[in-house]
Amino acid sequence: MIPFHKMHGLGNDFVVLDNRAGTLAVGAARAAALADRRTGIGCDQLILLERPTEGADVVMRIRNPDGSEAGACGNATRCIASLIAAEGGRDRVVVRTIAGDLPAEALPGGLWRVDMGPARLGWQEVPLAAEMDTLHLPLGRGVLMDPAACSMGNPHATFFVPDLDAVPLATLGPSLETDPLFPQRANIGVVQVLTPGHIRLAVWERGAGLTLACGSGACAALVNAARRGLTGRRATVSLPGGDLGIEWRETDGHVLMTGPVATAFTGMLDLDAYPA
Ligand SMILES: N[C@H](CCC[C@H](N)C(=O)O)C(=O)O
Repeated sequence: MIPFHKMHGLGNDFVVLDNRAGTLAVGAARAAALADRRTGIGCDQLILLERPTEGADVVMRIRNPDGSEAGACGNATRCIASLIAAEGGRDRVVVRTIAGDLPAEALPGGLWRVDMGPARLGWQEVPLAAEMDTLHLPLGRGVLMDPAACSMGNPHATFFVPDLDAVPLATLGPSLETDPLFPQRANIGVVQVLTPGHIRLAVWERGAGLTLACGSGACAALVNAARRGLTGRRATVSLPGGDLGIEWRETDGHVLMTGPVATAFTGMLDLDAYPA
């Protein structure tokens, strides 16, 4: 039996396993089995902690419920930073992902701020299947058209609509996620701009579907909205699960994300009960 943490950021939820001893085998199939909400523990992402080399406090590997690995998970980064900080009584932690090192710091009121790194704006960085302007993609489904795209270490397309509640994202999401324009698929965000400092966002996540919140998606949405001149470089992003504060820093193009963390419960599980 091994311990696990069940955590979430605004309802985007995670099962966290500690593999810093390097003894656990958790690949795509086992991650998918653990993430299953009926036959497993259930989560939006399975998070595996690994021992870092120098320069970071922990390595965070991210698997979606379909087993695919992701390069970024903003909500999980806050949760893991808070977990590691609590182990050592610290308030600053560097979380290493396959897309880069993410410094995180504790703020008053239980909030955490993560430097999610630079927004990647080039077509090959998203990535897209061909050279094109990432500010206006030739893509549309129903009421959704003309998105912008960028990467936060994972691919995001952002659509802009006058009324978010009129968008059937559960219907349109799957075919947009897997459009040939996205060789690594994409997270699909839909934004309704309320004011230049406040947007609503819903996300169909790559490999996960609709979630209550998407941290990297909120970063991508703010960056794409600012690029379009629809917001400033700092805004409140209201997701179904709650609000994140996002800033696209002028000095270095890094995106800062501020939000809450929560542990729902901890438990023990028999990893051998899940297919390797
Ligand atoms: N589904 C995403 C990973 C999780 C991102 C999200 N949960 C976040 O908080 O950023 C992807 O495949 O890129």
